[in-house]
Amino acid sequence: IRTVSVTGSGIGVLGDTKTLNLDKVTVKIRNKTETQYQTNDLTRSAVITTYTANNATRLPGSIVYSLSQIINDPAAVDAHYYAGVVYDYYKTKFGRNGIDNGNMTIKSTVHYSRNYVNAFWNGSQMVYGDGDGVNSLALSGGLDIIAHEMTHGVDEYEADLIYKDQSGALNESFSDCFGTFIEYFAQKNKFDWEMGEDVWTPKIANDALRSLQDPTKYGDPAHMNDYNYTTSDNGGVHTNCGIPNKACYLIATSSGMTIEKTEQIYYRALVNYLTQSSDFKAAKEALIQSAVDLYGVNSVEANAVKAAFEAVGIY
Ligand SMILES: Cc1cc(C(=O)NCC(F)(F)F)no1
Ligand SMILES: [Ca+2]
Ligand SMILES: [Ca+2]
Ligand SMILES: [Zn+2]
Repeated sequence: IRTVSVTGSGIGVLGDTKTLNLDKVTVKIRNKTETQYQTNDLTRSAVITTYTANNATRLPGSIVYSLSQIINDPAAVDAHYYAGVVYDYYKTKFGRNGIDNGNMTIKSTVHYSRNYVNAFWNGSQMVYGDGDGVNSLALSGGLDIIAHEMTHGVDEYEADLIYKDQSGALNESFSDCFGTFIEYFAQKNKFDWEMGEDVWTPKIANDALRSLQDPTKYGDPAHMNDYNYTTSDNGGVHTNCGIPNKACYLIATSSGMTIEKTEQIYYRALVNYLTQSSDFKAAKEALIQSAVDLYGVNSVEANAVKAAFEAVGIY
């Protein structure tokens, strides 16, 4: 078997053409050879490999390949391309070597199950459903969603926030915040403070799965007074994230603040201060301390963090 890195391309979920890093592999099948162009990106310090579950649920499934340099699988095209974008973001902004900071292989599986309107990090890899064509398109078509899932991986090697109640809502919020920061980094013209908008309800315009700017737009709380005490969804982690999400939006849009300063504060808190059991108040303190470390005591940045969390009812 001989492998060499080559450039290919494919059409993504939204019909756009993307250039892809592929691995040209000559395989022997009985007494004949076949050249496969596999979705295996060897151009970065971390290998990025994209698989298909072929609408079953066994993971990771099989590596997506083509007999030409054209990958004819939109969900795989976007999963493969956007994983590289997220790797580049963490490397460029923070010098981080991928998910574990040790350049572990970045694995994504597309076509998970049938009519599956969701995506998840399973503790080892990213997994994407195809959607059902009504509630969503294939979920890997959203850069903010891929960034959300890969950030779950980063969290696992850093704070490793317990996926329940307030620490779980923080886990979700950090994934939504970095999903938004990465969208700004890579697609400034398509930047917004919503999650999943590119693939959400293809028949309905201007909607999304969640909003950081106004969580109540989709029924999520934006203040502690409206915290949702529930046992479902691990204590409402996908709804109560609205409260820290709103704080993130307020920080980034405060006078004297930028997204670039906000993402540095968030990354430092995730790596240096947050722990498994951190709750919303601990996150406020971790983010204030990170802002103090980076910009000084009583700085505009540290005060913006303090004011934002108080505005959502966290004192
Ligand atoms: C309710 C609920 C929301 C989510 C969610 O956020 N999934 C990740 C995403 F990337 F698909 F958005 N899961 O259950
Ligand atoms: Ca978005
Ligand atoms: Ca829509
Ligand atoms: Zn999540």
